[in-house]
Amino acid sequence: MSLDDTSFTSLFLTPFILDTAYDITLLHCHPAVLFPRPTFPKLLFAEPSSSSSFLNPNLEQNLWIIKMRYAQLIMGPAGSGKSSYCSTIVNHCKAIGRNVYVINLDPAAEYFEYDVIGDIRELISLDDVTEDEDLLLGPNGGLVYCLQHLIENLDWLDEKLGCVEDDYFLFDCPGQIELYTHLPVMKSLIKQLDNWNIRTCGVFLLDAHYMNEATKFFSGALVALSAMITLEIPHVNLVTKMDLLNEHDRNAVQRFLDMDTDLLREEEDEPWLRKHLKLTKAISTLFEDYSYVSFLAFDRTDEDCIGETLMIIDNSIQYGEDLEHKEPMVNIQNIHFCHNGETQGFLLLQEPVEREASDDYGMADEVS
Ligand SMILES: Nc1nc2c(ncn2[C@@H]2O[C@H](COP(=O)(O)OP(=O)(O)OP(=O)(O)O)[C@@H](O)[C@H]2O)c(=O)[nH]1
Repeated sequence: MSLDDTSFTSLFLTPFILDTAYDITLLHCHPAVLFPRPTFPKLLFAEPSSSSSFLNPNLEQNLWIIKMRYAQLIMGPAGSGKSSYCSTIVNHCKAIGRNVYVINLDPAAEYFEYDVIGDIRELISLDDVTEDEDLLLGPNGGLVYCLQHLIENLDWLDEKLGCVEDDYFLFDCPGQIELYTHLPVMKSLIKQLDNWNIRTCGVFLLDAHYMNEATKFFSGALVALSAMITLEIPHVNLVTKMDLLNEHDRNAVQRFLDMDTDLLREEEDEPWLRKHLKLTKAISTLFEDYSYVSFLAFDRTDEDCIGETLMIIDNSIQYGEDLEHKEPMVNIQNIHFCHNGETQGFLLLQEPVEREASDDYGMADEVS
């Protein structure tokens, strides 16, 4: 069935669907949000001709609603401001009457300014590992070991996430960059969050002080790109500590954020850059032409900036959209999908409703 050849086309589909027959990519208009590939929603459409066995006549009795939850995975190099970002978002949300909950996933963390609903150190801490005479691991290997231990004990995380009614989490992650760029451990975590119906946005932080030279900027952008490609989730890159920059430096950083590759020419006198100019230019052209990586400036002292950043991240995971869709729906149908007699998923459908322009949450649809 194609999307435009039956009345299904105009039906509203809830995002609470399992399995994949057709992926619909929702591309957010904001250039800072990047979707490496369609992650959600995955929609299963029943063939009308074969749907009779799927239709469940006892709609009310069997209505099985999966509650979506949302998360930000806060990543970035050591000291880039991950914990401070969590604290800023928690305080901002408190001020606007919204609940967000933090889970610390850094086994080496010593202190954070916010309350957590879960702390990986309850499960395993870096000291447990590095002091273990059988393991003989150093700090880096120990950190990876701790994260792998978490993946083997996800019941712990499930329990922590289940202890609150609200649905928005911040995962404060360790600063070891290999976890996001090539090790499989974070990917496994994301897969499990997906299985728990938690939509996750990767928030990758880079310190503004590393953005003051073209070569540093492109190096940071490549790391961010690597994390984005590895994790395959909506991804927002933030440049932190903007409040520490003076006007001149802010403008300089802004030129990088605008992907102004002419900046390279200004640094051509530098011996290293002169030697590798062709390569660096090729990389910068890749960024410029394909808009693979973009950054938002994050100033924790500016409430408007915090609010706008949060809104962009929320949109990328469609947080809030379900709330809008909770308005009374007419003639809801509930279609169960069965496999070997077991219910695999369901689809809630609503009769066609005229959508207002304001109902468009800035999403452009692309059917792949
Ligand atoms: N002024 C300013 N300071 C910041 C900001 N973000 C972080 N810092 C400071 O930078 C230092 C490191 O910040 P953290 O939040 O601990 O960084 P982190 O990425 O969690 O560090 P690790 O957990 O060690 O990887 C702290 O002294 C923070 O106060 C910011 O936006 N503005």
